[in-house]
Amino acid sequence: MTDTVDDVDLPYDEDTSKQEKIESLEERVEVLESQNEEMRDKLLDANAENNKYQQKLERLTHENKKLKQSPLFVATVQEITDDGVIIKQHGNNQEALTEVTDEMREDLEPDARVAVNNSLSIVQTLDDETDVRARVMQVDRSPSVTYSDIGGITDQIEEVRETVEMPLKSPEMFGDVGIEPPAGVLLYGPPGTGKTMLAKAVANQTDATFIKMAGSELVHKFIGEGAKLVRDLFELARQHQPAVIFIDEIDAIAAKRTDSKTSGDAEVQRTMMQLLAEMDGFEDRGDIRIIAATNRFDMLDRAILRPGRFDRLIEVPKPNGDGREQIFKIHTRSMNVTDDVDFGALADMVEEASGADIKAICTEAGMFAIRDDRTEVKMEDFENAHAKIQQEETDDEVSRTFA
Ligand SMILES: Nc1ncnc2c1ncn2[C@@H]1O[C@H](COP(=O)(O)OP(=O)(O)OP(=O)(O)O)[C@@H](O)[C@H]1O
Repeated sequence: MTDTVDDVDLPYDEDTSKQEKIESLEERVEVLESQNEEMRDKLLDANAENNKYQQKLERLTHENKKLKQSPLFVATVQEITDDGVIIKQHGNNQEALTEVTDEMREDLEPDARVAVNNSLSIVQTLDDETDVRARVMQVDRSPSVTYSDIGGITDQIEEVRETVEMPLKSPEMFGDVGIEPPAGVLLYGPPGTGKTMLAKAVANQTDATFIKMAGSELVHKFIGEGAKLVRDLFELARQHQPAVIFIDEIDAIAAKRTDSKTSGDAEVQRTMMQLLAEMDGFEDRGDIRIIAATNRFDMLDRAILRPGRFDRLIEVPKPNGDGREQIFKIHTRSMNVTDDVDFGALADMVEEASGADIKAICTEAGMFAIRDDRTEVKMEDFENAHAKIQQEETDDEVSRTFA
């Protein structure tokens, strides 16, 4: 393209005669005029098109606003047919056939929840209820933890096997003897001692689905939904039986009643009552066992410990020396450790450590080796890892004190 008149590429040579110059310039002007005409037509067409879209946009914006203003009703998609979508309204259970746009049709599937307006047109699709569930409930169809991965709590493993695994594997034995297996087992003890692992190992051993619910998430994140989520939890377990329900931090739902009458307390109470109701009606619940865990046994409302509820209490303490040694061996199984690593000495070195602390030390020791460009992990790496973790804990405490 040329920027100024002086840059124009002329359609003749300098030595052409005047007459020829005029003729070729006239020719050029003609071509340019016709091109200009063509461009003007295209511009007019584009403007007309633009106007059409503007009008359409205004109409849709207006329609959209109108749809959003009137209250919407909730319905469930029953079927997607060539003639439209069949929906069933919640509340009156009336079915209706409604038309949808092609884009909306792509988003829909049977059982989807949708919002419909007065004329039963689908205005939007709603989040699936199970999305909310998925955030508080973790479902693991086949957990990989086995009893041999858990160190230092042999008696507790034995007790859990008797009370949870046996009723799932051989329920007839309890019937023959004429006793009821415990409905729920409560594991209590400090954090990181293997309570979750125990529940997962039972599920693994019995080919049961492991369903975990965190008590604190339930009451803090889903205010007003606690009782319903507990109902959903048991429903989910029924759908996936055999199942092991693991309720972590049960103290968040089942804390002793306080005198304060805040709405938060009432909500927690409702959640706990629902849990008790589910457990009390447990005989017909099929192949479902419940394990709960807490670090705050002292906080628990005694109502949950009554017979037929969490009537088996199993303390899961921090490991002793032998236990710590065993846990070091478990967590170094797949590590390449040198011969100088003395697990007994390591167990003595970390006197107050929980299983989770030992796991952290092993991982950190591996990191020391990697930083040093080695694949073998030495005794010194474990010592350094322990010192580092201890230092981090001290720093943490200091920063908490001065926070
Ligand atoms: N007894 C143990 N043997 C082997 N590893 C353990 C043991 N206890 C804890 N661990 C390690 O620590 C991690 C955390 O343990 P787990 O979640 O079972 O603890 P928890 O008792 O449920 O803790 P919390 O009360 O904090 O939920 C495990 O994944 C495992 O790596």
